[in-house]
Amino acid sequence: MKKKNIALVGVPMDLGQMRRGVDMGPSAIRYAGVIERLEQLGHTVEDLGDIRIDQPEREHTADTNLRNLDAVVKGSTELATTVRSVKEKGDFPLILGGDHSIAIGSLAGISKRYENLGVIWYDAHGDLNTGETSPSGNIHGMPLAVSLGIGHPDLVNILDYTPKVKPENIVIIGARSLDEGERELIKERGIRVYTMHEIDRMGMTKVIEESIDYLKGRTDGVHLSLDLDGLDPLDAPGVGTPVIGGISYRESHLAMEMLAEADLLTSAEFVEVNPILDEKNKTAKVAVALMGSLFGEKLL
Ligand SMILES: NC(=[NH2+])NCCC[C@H](N)C(=O)O
Ligand SMILES: [Mn+2]
Ligand SMILES: [Mn+2]
Repeated sequence: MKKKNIALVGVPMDLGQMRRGVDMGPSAIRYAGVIERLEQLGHTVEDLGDIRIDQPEREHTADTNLRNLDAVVKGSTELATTVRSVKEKGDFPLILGGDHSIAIGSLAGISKRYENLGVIWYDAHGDLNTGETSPSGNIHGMPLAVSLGIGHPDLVNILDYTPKVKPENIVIIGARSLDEGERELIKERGIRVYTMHEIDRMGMTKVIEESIDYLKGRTDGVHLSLDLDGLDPLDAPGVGTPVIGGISYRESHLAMEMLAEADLLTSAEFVEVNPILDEKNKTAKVAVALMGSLFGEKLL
């Protein structure tokens, strides 16, 4: 794989959901050795530090059931601005969460430069809720919908353009928990989804081959948004919304290795690592190991 200039951006965001601790994800991932791991592969890594996340003044503003909306908008805007300047330099943004609401800012910062940004959403969930369909009011269940231009205007219009991605440029991998409104949106917009059923049936090899072929033909850049809860909770216990029956550690490495071989990613983020819920930093270590594979690590 081509050597990259990787810009590391931490986002200590925990306002998109209700489990405290996920704001410590970036430190846990750094502690698990991400920088050394990527430098060993011959890449240069510049750590830009953490985005500042405010403590919200109040959880709810008058017109919405979305929790912590204002603080999430503010943090997302700052992240988007930082990521945009990384892209302007031609570097590879590697964003560390934080809960999955940070994808709103990541995609806002990245997508402006692309006509057709592809997105691989590796996740147990669809994260396609809106204020109307959300069972929880938690913004980490909404970022993919927001990026499609569907949702609260303050979120949808970050950096003053919308949509950030087109439905036909998205591939969801690992889904096993979808709310009713999310199912409808997937059907209505024709979003490609490989649920656990397809992964079991076709095998991860075929799933990734098809995903790469599909995105290669239609996109001019691809962002990987990897929610650690896409993996089985046995392999990645340190997440706030675990769902049993997930993608294995091995399948995930295979997926990362195949993406590295194809060398088509232009940015990536790893989210939802919650050290408080973790077992001896296991989930952060898994995240770093997967990043190793994603950036070209091989045994021989
Ligand atoms: N990024 C995540 N872990 N999202 C979980 C979302 C769970 C649920 N669908 C909700 O909207 O509340
Ligand atoms: Mn998830
Ligand atoms: Mn998610």
